[in-house]
Amino acid sequence: MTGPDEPAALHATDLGFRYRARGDRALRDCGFTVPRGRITALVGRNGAGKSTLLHLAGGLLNPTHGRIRVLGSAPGTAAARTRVALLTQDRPLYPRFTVADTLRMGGKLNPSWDRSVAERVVREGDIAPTARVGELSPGRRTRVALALALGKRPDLLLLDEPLADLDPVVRAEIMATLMAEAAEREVSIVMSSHVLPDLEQTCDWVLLLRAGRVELSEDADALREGHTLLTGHVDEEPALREHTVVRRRTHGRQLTALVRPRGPVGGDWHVERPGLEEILLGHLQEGAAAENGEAA
Ligand SMILES: Nc1ncnc2c1ncn2[C@@H]1O[C@H](COP(=O)(O)OP(=O)(O)OP(=O)(O)O)[C@@H](O)[C@H]1O
Repeated sequence: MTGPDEPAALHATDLGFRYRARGDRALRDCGFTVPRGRITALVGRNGAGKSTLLHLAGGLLNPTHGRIRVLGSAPGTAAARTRVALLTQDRPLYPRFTVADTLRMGGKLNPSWDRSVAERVVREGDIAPTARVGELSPGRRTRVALALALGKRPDLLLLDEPLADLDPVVRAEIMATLMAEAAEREVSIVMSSHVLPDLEQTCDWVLLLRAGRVELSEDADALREGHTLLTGHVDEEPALREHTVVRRRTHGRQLTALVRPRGPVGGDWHVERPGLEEILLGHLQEGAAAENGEAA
């Protein structure tokens, strides 16, 4: 069970990273805490810094500023390496190995290896153990990489776009595998993805990056409860001044606004509770507008 005294899955203070000494900062001023036992959606537009953050958490990169901790340990240390698994976007596997060879290698490299878990993940994807990894479809390669990561029995699983390039059926299967694992062992999962509808169903924490900074690190239900979608006549807009308008759109004289109210909202509005997908999209689009110098 997770308790209040247990270290967070991820904890960052003043975290920053530059790929080159004089280059732009891929991450800056990042301070956030992701509690343990959560399934976290790591979202942000292309280039927002998601992969960089996961590489820092996985110990593949070192911060140029500040610090990050995974389950209370510095990434890359022996304590972190045994408890954290990272699935990078390039799914590093040996193409000449068969699936069975790959899992055997996983067993040799990981002291906590659980062969039955790894084999089950492969079997659920109907993948023959004799198949060569280099000849598998991208979806099946992802599944083998996931089998390696889950076979390690991690307490924290970091996944960089595990759903990219997968058809909807395989996406659903892989999500189901992840959810089953999370439920069975209370694994903390941090998963970057652009597939917002899949995140809506599964994630209970949101970490949203915009241009290298953390814009949201919040409980998903709190986000749902904290936002409201208002539709009304544009003349009602002054009533929104004292609230945070995440995104606004007009169609003729009709205004639709995604709002984080700071109290009761005056005016004559049709009020809806937005879904997580709509909230994330609103924040991502608002970011785009702000970066382009437009009014949000
Ligand atoms: N190896 C690298 N060398 C130099 N700059 C890099 C490198 N990798 C990423 N960057 C830059 O760092 C910033 C953050 O990139 P990152 O890949 O972390 O973003 P991302 O949110 O994962 O993007 P995407 O959704 O496109 O995968 C971008 O400006 C990117 O151009």
